[in-house]
Amino acid sequence: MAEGGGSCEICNKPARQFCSSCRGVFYCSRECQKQDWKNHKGKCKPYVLLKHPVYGRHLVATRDIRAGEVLLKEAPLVVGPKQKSHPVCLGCHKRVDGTTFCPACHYPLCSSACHYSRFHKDECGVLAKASGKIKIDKFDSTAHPAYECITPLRCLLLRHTDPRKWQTLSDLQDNVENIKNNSEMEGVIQRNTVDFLKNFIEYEGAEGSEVFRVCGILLTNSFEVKHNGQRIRGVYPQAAMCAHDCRPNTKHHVDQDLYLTIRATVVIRKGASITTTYTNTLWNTLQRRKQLKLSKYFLCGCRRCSEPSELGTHLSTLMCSECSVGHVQSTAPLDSNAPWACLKCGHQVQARTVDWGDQMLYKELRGVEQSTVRPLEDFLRHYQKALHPGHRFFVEAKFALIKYYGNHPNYRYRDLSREQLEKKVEYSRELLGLADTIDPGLSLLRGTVLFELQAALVALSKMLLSNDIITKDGSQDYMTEAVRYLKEATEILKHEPEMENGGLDAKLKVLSEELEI
Ligand SMILES: C[S@@+](CC[C@H](N)C(=O)[O-])C[C@H]1O[C@@H](n2cnc3c(N)ncnc32)[C@H](O)[C@@H]1O
Repeated sequence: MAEGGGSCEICNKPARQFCSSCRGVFYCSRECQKQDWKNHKGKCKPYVLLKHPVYGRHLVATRDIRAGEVLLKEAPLVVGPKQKSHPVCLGCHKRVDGTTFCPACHYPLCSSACHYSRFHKDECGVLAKASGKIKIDKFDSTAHPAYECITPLRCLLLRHTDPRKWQTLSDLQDNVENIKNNSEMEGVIQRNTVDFLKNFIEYEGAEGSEVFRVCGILLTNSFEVKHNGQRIRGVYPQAAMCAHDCRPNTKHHVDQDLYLTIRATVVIRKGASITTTYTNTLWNTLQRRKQLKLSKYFLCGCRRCSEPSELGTHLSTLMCSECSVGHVQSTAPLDSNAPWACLKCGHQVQARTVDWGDQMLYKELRGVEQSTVRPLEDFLRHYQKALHPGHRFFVEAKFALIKYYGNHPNYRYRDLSREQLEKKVEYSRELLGLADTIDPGLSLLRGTVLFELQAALVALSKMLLSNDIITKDGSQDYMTEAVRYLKEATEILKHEPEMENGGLDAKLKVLSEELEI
């Protein structure tokens, strides 16, 4: 990022004018700038890659970036099944049912045409040389170990099929040292990828250490990608340079052609790091930090992780079992062993007890979420003395509820009671406040909550008006607020892959039919 002046890109003369978009190059005149545009266009980005003492390489804004601005769009270097994957078609990553198998390598396919797919063709020759026949005969959601080697193999094959891509991939961080210190992950990679490729597939194309490095690169840098309805992983080398923050300033989406787009969700000031989240913004500090340590091998020390109240959201806060009214928070959130204490009566709880409780509630909520409204409401009631109303598990339950109310076939808007509609409005408002703090601006979380909130306001206002509980003027107030939220929600959601190509219009049509407006 040059400042103050430099030399002209075209004629090398001293120059003070600069490209207003990236501010990274100088010109002595407009003519020279015009002349250089063809060359500069592809390189003109509003960020540079810099080295940070904690994050390593990361992207830094070279100018103020507008909310909504596209920062980058890139094709993957490689895509393929996740480390733990149930059987998917190696040609297109769709679910498979065991009716079709590749005639050469015997991995299941969704149809015989996928034998020739660009994703499968190079690996098929290698897999077909396996000493024994690959036997995959269970097609439920259980992960099958025979898929663990696929994406690493796709990477290793790039060495010969596309050396430029291979070089780019090799330049990514691998965290191998950290993986080797985590004996469980080391063992899994050794058994299911290194040994499987060497002993079963009899693949001679790579040393064990190289296979390990590729697995480390995949673990450290992959994005989860949805392709043909399945969650797979993809490596996007530029996007991988975004540092993690638990309150990110960008969002990303992947289209059906597997291009990944990163867009700013808020204004990013010149000099700020361009960040994404490697975890789930709705999780609490305990869980986010645990997952980041396990999957990306670092302990996040961002502002949100450092504050016991998580920026006032209380996603981690418990209610005191001693005095019943005090808030219990970690005494040092960046130290996972630090005790938790009540801010009112000082009662202490050991970190491992909090961790255990977190895991129990996580399991319980996973079970409850599968069912519908009643068990979720019971969950909220049952734990109101133990968890702060803003606690992560309550947030998750409320988020599930606002999606059920009005959208589930058994809870259509016309079937909802006044109490349920008011609840949907109340929870949506709470979640909007939360989103404003932890994932602000044009985030998917805000867009989704705004959409549900406006629909609930319209439905509630119609019900209250038809029962003479409010006047026409009163109803107008609800509608004005709803229209404001709808405008904002559509502005945010229009870029989501499932909302493009008429998806958003269809969603709005369903909603207007539901609400009879
Ligand atoms: C996808 S890579 C990001 C690019 C990487 N910094 C590099 O130099 O290649 C993920 C790795 O970056 C580092 N990293 C990213 N965000 C971080 C953060 N907020 N705090 C500490 N380390 C971070 C961690 O080492 C992590 O494993």
